[in-house]
Amino acid sequence: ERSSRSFNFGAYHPLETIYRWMDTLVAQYPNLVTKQEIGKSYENRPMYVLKFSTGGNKRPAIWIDTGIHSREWVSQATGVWTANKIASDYGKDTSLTSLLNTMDIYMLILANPDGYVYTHTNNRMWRKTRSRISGSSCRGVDPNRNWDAGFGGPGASRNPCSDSYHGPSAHSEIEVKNVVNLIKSHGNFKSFISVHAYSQLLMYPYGYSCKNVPHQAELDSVGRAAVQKLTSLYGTRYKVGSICNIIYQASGGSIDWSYNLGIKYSFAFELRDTGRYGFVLPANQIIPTASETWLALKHIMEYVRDH
Ligand SMILES: O=C(CO)C[C@@H](Cc1ccccc1)C(=O)O
Ligand SMILES: [Zn+2]
Repeated sequence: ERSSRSFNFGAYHPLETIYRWMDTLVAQYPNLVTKQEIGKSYENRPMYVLKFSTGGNKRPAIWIDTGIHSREWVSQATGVWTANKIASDYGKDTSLTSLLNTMDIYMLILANPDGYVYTHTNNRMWRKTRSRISGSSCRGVDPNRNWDAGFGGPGASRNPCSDSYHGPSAHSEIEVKNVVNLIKSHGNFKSFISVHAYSQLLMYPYGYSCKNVPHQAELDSVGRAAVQKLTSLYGTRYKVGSICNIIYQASGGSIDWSYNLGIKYSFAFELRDTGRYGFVLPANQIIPTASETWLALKHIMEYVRDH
């Protein structure tokens, strides 16, 4: 079968192609990568998590999701590149190898599969899930306003037609519920990283309030050091801060929920660019974006490993 060596990481791919590629990655690295279905989406598509593990049982783990907002295509593409990087660098990169000898990494590359398909077939700018909402002709809930963290507060809309509609209740979206269930049943996640695009930001909680989290100083210094590594590759400039302070108040966000659950090292990335192309980033920027982001991701994971 086509190995991941011939896969074009510098292109945007439809859902079926990414899912097929996942199977080739598992086949190529059977002692490191497994694919787990954590549940179905609203339109009954499987949601697959790639687990990177060298053994043990419920080792301390790191969570990375990409594509929760379907139109942010460089996020899913970065997820694909990063999954391949982790698998191919294990045993070669001493720091990553030591990390994977003691911790597990879980990656959900298509966190919003229905929305992703919809951006390919109907509306490139679709952001939300594709759930039907009783009493409205509008579709979809913002999956990054649906988490049980300041749910329904300022920084989310109660209008089903809004792109930041929080949904009828916290965790109403099956795509969110599936992740909540996995994280809670596992119980040993040390880091929760959600990848968005665009604006070139590395953010930590809270979004639902502009008050500092207890670990604000530590998260800020880890974030700044991570961004320094990112910038060292191509000079790409990022800002660091809490969601509320650096962009806007946003309630019901995933990393606010993970932080309040006790997962201290909760971060959200906003990848390239700063608005020239926005959500429609040219494919020739996928590999440079993923490569620089990897340096920041690796820094965060090494810090988590050592603390
Ligand atoms: O999608 C965005 C564009 O990527 C910005 C993100 C900012 C954000 C990220 C994490 C948690 C809360 C908000 C959003 O509004 O949900
Ligand atoms: Zn987003």
